[in-house]
Amino acid sequence: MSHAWGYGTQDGPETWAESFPVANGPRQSPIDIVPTQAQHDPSLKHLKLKYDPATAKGILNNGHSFQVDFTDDDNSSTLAGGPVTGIYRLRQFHFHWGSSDDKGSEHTVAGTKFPCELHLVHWNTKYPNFGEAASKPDGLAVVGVFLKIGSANPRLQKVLDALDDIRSKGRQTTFSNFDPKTLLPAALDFWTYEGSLTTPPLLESVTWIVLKDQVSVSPAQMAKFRSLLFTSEGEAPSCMVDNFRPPQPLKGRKVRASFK
Ligand SMILES: OSc1ccc(O)cc1O
Ligand SMILES: [Zn+2]
Repeated sequence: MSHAWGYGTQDGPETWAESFPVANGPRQSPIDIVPTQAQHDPSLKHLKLKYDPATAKGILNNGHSFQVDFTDDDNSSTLAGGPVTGIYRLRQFHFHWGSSDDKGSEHTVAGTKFPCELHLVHWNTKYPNFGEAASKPDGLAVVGVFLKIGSANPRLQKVLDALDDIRSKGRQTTFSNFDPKTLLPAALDFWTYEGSLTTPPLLESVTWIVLKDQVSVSPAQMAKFRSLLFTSEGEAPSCMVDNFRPPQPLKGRKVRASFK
């Protein structure tokens, strides 16, 4: 049975509950993060990220975003510490962005939207693989990074230069020798809460780790994101923009801060 979903008026976030009833569940993402309501938790450990550039494998337009995939058959690229117990392996990273600079992020901060948000997806190695982990309440850990308009970010350029080869849905190409740590801000202060995938199947298996500090992206670089298509070759082209889910109800969840 096809569960075709997207970000348009006929198949967008307001329709997802029809095929994915968990869309109305108790721990959905994203959320609006209200810093004054987040509690500093001194027991939170520092985030430990170890990424081997050699694990970068390919870059794919999946029709909803683009993702850079990593080989995850050993512990070469991992996340540990922070709010999680154990070791989580890097699987992929992807982005969400807007049609204009006033929107695009999924998480918001006291109502503020950013033009783009990066998600680095990791799975808990207590489970045998990503698919198994994605169905468990402690299965995934996703690091979220906000991008704000400013000077051109040279660290983004290798990723953006690859987009010319994956303009349409289903296009993929090799993408090697890349360290995603170069996409992160210097400080790894974070907010954390228990949530979900922000795309169908919206599984409630994500420990979210949203960094407080942003990284820059220029207007010209944002235009590169917006040059992608939701559609396959041969279909009427539809620009890949506004591929973000809006904030969801907190439903009593606490957001913790790693910083004062
Ligand atoms: O957007 S959050 C997210 C997290 C994990 C994943 O496999 C897919 C996702 O879209
Ligand atoms: Zn995402």
